[in-house]
Amino acid sequence: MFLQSIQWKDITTNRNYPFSLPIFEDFQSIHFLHPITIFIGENGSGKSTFLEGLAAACQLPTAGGAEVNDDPDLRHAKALADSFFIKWREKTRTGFFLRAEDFISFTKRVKQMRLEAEHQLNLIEEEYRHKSAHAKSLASLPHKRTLYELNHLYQNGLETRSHGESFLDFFQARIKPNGLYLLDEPEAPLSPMRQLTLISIILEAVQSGSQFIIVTHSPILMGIPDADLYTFDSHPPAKIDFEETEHVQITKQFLEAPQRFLKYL
Ligand SMILES: Nc1ncnc2c1ncn2[C@@H]1O[C@H](COP(=O)(O)OP(=O)(O)OP(=O)(O)O)[C@@H](O)[C@H]1O
Repeated sequence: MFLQSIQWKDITTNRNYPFSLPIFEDFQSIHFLHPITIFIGENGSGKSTFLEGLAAACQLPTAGGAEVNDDPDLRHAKALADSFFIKWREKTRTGFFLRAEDFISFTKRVKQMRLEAEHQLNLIEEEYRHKSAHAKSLASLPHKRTLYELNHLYQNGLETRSHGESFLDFFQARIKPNGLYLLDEPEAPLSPMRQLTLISIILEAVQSGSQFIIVTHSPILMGIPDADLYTFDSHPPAKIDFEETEHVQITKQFLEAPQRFLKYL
């Protein structure tokens, strides 16, 4: 485990977003006691904003490799990070911060890298037709290496798989031992069965020393054994038991008798 706690420094008089969110009214601290912490709550309660601030405070890269602090869309995260005091058990920059939209741009980037490397190899084939094999091999090397690395990490290419399949491939390839992972709604493209697969990837990584902070609406992910759940419907966010969450209660009641609910919609 890496993160020990996050504390509020109360250094700003700014009352605009993100400081205007009700979760920050009396926020003091969150202590991370288990390797998996899960943030839940109603839409708009501030989970993503909080996670983005935490990613910026931890100086984690996004899944695509860019720095959270360099992303103009995440300027509010930087402001929030300045109000967070992070206490580390052991500092790390292994890991990443992942939002669903980052993943889509990431797969596009991987596809572009592959196409670009193939294009360059074709050009070299033409250009070096009358030159020595050694010169051609030297010119080809960086592009062949790019293709090798992409194939090694993602086999046939994330772009040739379905959204959910490529998302799981990505986790399998990129979640490493001893990393810190901040995941925002990773369930989005995954079927219930694939969410269980994601849980097994997460648990395996935890066994190897990794830590996860996850924002989710999925009752399946909320049920990860020994995870600490915090609800952002309380101000400040407070611990909640799995069985007490609205997500679990509503899902359970709905599945028991869908007609009863639909009558009132
Ligand atoms: N850049 C922004 N500027 C101003 N307000 C914002 C900005 N981003 C989000 N908000 C507002 O802050 C509130 C919290 O948004 P946030 O995305 O953190 O909620 P959330 O709990 O993650 O929601 P969801 O479960 O729907 O993803 C929302 O009311 C949203 O409209």
